Amino acid sequence: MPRSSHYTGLAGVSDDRAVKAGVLLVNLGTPEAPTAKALRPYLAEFLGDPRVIEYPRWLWWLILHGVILRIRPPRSAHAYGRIWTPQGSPLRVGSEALAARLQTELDQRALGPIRVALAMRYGEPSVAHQIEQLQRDGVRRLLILPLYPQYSATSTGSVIDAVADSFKTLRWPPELRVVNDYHDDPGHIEALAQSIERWWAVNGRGNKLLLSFHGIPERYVQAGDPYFQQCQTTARRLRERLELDESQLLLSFQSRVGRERWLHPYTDATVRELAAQGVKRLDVACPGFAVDCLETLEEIAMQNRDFFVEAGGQELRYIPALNDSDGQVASLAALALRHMQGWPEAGA
Ligand SMILES: C=CC1=C(C)c2cc3[nH]c(cc4nc(cc5[nH]c(cc1n2)c(C)c5CCC(=O)O)C(CCC(=O)O)=C4C)c(C)c3C=C
Ligand SMILES: [Fe+2]
Ligand SMILES: [Fe+2]
Repeated sequence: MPRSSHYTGLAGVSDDRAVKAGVLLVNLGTPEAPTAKALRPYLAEFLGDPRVIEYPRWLWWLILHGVILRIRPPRSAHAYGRIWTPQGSPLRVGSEALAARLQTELDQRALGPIRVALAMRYGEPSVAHQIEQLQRDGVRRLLILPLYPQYSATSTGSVIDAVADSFKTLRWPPELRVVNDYHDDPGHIEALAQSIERWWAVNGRGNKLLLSFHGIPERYVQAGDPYFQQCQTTARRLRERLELDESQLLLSFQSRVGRERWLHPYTDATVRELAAQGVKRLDVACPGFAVDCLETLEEIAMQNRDFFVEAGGQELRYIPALNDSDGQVASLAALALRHMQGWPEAGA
């Protein structure tokens, strides 16, 4: 009989004192560089995900590889080039900063060791790689926290797929919990409201506040995706908290791709209409994005600003995402600890 000390297990965890909880933040992912060459594999993985594009597989494969991956990479690369920083893609830089600050916050607030890591759904570091790494570090209880406040099958659902796939490869997967969404979490709504109020205290108020969420095809919502309803609830809660009415706080959907009908009203049409109605200063916030990225910094703060001004508006002012602000760090730490309740690291 071999001695029990020979059995250290695949995860390398030989001893209960090493057991830890882990929080895996997951964001969408971003290309490695603002170039067509780097965009191609990123878009191939993203747009090849059946959660994102619900078309017959073979037909979509032909369209994706025959048309889209020839046309889109240079266009997207140009857009990324407008927002790229010396440190890299804003989505990566912002997500890493948030993960680092969340680690510090949980070190202070938790009862036991909690390891925070960041994965990207598309590109690196992958969900599977980070889960393996956390296991090697002794994590036996794992909370997945997708950085999407509203659930959609195309975003959160796809993260859950990646976690499930990675678990299939593990002999002894950790205990698992998943945050499905936090669209109406009071701490999150308060963090959003305070960040908007602080921004107004410095810059003054515009004539209206537009909340622009990433769109998805309408067909997905008709098939049962709760995303539209959750965006509406986030907007309603913010409207109540900021004491605005429906003419002062509006909701729209951005980032449409392809020809099919996506969620309405569209952001680009909305900013043009508002300008045509005589709105001069329009404030736009994007509460569906935890961290600033291409869709906020380029599509809203540049493209839609130009649409608004071309249609007769004076100023479109983008209010930044929560990023690694104190409000976001505190609300996500509280959310994580609540979801880990009953685990020794988090407390009762
Ligand atoms: C074509 C289908 C797409 C669906 C459905 C979709 C849903 C969706 N996306 C996000 C968050 C982000 N999307 C981002 C970029 C982006 N999105 C799509 C397409 C769909 N998204 C594409 C092709 C791209 C890449 C850029 C481009 O070529 O236009 C980003 C930013 C990434 C970055 O690097 O900065 C985010 C974040 C959500 C939350 C969502 C469903 C609710
Ligand atoms: Fe997207
Ligand atoms: Fe976009």
